[in-house]
Amino acid sequence: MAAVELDHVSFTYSTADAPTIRDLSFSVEEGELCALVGANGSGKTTVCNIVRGFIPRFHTGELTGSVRIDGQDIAETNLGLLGLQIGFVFQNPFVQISGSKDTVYEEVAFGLENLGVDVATIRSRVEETLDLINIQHLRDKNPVDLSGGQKQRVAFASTLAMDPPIFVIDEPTSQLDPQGTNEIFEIISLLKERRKSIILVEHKMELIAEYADSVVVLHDGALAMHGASAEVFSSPELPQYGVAYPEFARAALALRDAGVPLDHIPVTKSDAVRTLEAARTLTRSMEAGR
Ligand SMILES: Nc1ncnc2c1ncn2[C@@H]1O[C@H](COP(=O)(O)OP(=O)(O)OP(=O)(O)O)[C@@H](O)[C@H]1O
Repeated sequence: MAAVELDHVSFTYSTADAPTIRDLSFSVEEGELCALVGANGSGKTTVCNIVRGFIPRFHTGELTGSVRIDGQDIAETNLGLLGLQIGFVFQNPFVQISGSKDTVYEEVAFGLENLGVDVATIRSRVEETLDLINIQHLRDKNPVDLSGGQKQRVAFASTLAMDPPIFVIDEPTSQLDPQGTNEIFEIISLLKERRKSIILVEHKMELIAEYADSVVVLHDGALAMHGASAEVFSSPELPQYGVAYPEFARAALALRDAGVPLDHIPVTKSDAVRTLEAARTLTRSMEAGR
């Protein structure tokens, strides 16, 4: 059974006259990292909000089709319960930080306290999470005094402490520098190791190529492409949906156009190195055979 399954989902915001999401179907298996990509305004954040149940509860409009989490239709699940199944990490960590807690430790404990979990369990869960996310040194700091990157790690920690099986992560690195971005992707690797099912919106295609198992390309709210990241990111169709190639794919396409005999278009650094070495060996043996 899929962890998340969208079945013919369409959605029109109550203030809009045309649908933002159009007949969208795809599923995410347990342990799969599925990246949502598409041009600005193609509907990625709207899909995140539908899966998390914020649409149509907070952002109203007409929603048709169904979303199932572990086989259960979310229209029949209350928002609190859904919050235990799905950890949501927002683009802007300032929105996520509660603002009511004086220390990072309390902030990470907050969700568990709300559930009425006993103090000893909270303590061990928070300690484990602070270790895992590598933020023990921030434990006594006030969350409002942290940098953007530190706040985003605290936001991940608060979500991870609840240990949901599914994560919906909407542009977690858009406000971070390269180091902050790397730290967030270390956390995302950790989630993958723990077999979490993940829907990720991210604009840096190189990172998606490296980490995602599958890619969904949205175009005007409809499914344009869906497949393994190596397949989607090497497709000639990609640019027509306003999605850039990862840099290694872009370089490889240019080399192939220039006559370098590549047997496929690599999308990650390690694959690019292998593919170029194979092309070099092939070129040398062709030259030796002349
Ligand atoms: N609350 C809302 N009410 C009405 N329309 C909205 C609302 N939120 C988003 N939209 C519209 O829905 C469309 C899709 O927006 P959405 O934010 O889901 O796209 P996106 O792919 O995440 O874009 P970006 O890459 O710019 O973040 C846009 O045309 C947007 O203006």
